Amino acid sequence: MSSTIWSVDEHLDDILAAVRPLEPIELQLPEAHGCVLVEDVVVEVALPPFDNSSMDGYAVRISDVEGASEEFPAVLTVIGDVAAGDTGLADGRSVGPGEAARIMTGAPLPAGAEAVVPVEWTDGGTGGGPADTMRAHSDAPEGASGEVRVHRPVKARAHVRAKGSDVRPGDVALRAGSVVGPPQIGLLAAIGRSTVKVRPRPRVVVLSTGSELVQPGEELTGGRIYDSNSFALTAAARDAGAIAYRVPAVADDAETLRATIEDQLIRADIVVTTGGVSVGAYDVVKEALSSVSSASLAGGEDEPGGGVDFRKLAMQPGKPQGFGSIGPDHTPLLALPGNPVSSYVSFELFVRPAILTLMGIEDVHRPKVRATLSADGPLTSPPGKRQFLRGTYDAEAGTVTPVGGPGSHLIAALAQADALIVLPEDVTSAEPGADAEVILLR
Ligand SMILES: Nc1nc2c(c(=O)[nH]1)N[C@H]1C(S)=C(S)[C@@H](COP(=O)(O)OP(=O)(O)OC[C@H]3O[C@@H](n4cnc5c(N)ncnc54)[C@H](O)[C@@H]3O)O[C@H]1N2
Ligand code: MOO
Repeated sequence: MSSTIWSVDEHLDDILAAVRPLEPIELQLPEAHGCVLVEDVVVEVALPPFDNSSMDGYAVRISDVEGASEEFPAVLTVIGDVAAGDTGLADGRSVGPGEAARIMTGAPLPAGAEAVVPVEWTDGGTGGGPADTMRAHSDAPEGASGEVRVHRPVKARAHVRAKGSDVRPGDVALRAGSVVGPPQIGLLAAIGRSTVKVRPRPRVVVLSTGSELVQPGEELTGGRIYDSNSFALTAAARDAGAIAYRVPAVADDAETLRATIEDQLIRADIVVTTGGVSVGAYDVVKEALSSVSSASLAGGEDEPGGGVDFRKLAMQPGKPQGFGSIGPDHTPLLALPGNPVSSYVSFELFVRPAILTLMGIEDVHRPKVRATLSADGPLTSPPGKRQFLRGTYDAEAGTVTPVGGPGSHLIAALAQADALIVLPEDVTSAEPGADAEVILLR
């Protein structure tokens, strides 16, 4: 680790400069969920593909129902049914003068008809008062014939959804760069696309290190703690849109760690480790991955970019960090500090933007807002460091309140927080009522 102190922005810039969006692939719609499109999707079929009814009712000619009222209904002869999925009336019949066809929502407007009268504006073919429903065809097939009394006039095209009123052939349904969310998947399916070209979700391998770590659910013996980082960061990677793999904690042994990482490279677009990056005698990640000691993982001597650089950043928490690339494909690796809050804050600041960059997402940053500090007393921050305190943000009041102290072991306070309060490098104290920058975590 060099003696240079790097700023948060320098470290992030270095990471983002080294991470490239993944190569696009053609994916089935369900798999494309959450991914970024790399093609303009052009519509081939009109939506709707044909004029169709927006109501259950009767397809009529407008001159036949002109001036109709409940007192003086227009009496029309019902000549058949048009259901969704039909191409029109049976035998290609048209609706002629004095005639009507029962029509269901989504069914094509039959030839001859100009508008749809909802069933509620008729007697529903019962000869009684206004209907509130149609008789089911299976119960009363005779409803498709006989007479209907129409109680209200309609304008031309009333309750008709025009062919192409949503999109037309040649329209761009979705632009390259759009994120494929649920409504976009719906649109793609509606226009008949079964696959789209997108950047895939990155595969993130999360691996924690430390001989003290015990898997939750197992017995905790003296001096040991449960591994929480690998669970939190795997969840955070998924939350960011990645396919995340959690590797059970690796003991503090450089050879084992190197071998484990080597095994994982096959399924990794990015590797994230926690712990072992500080200055202790058992700081195994640094030992295993520092450029000088990791020839086997460095990706070949002639190729640039191999090896992991360990740095001190001017931030709290999250001072010790490692970043570089490993293996034959120069897979990016971020080595985060082991303290639980440090690893989570580091993930938010560095890994999440890297994942979003791999996905091809333009804006890789969490939203930032300004808020008024609400606290019992002044907050302090070490000089020359950017401090990230955990807080709860109240959008209505425009305030942010710290939870827990600055200690990077305070997991319970982190679990209550929904924001990070940023105290810049030149701030050593912030009074209640002061204006502060806040990073929103949700
Ligand atoms: N003499 C110095 N000591 C330390 C310095 C320093 O500059 N000089 N920096 C401190 C800071 S700041 C941090 S952050 C930590 C970073 O240490 P490591 O990344 O080497 O992490 P470890 O030593 O492995 O663990 C630190 C702490 O976190 C606990 N831990 C680790 N992994 C997990 C996990 N997966 N789940 C839950 N908790 C975990 C671990 O037990 C330790 O308590 O170094 C400081 N020391
Ligand atoms: O900088 Mo360390 O990450 O506080 O605990």
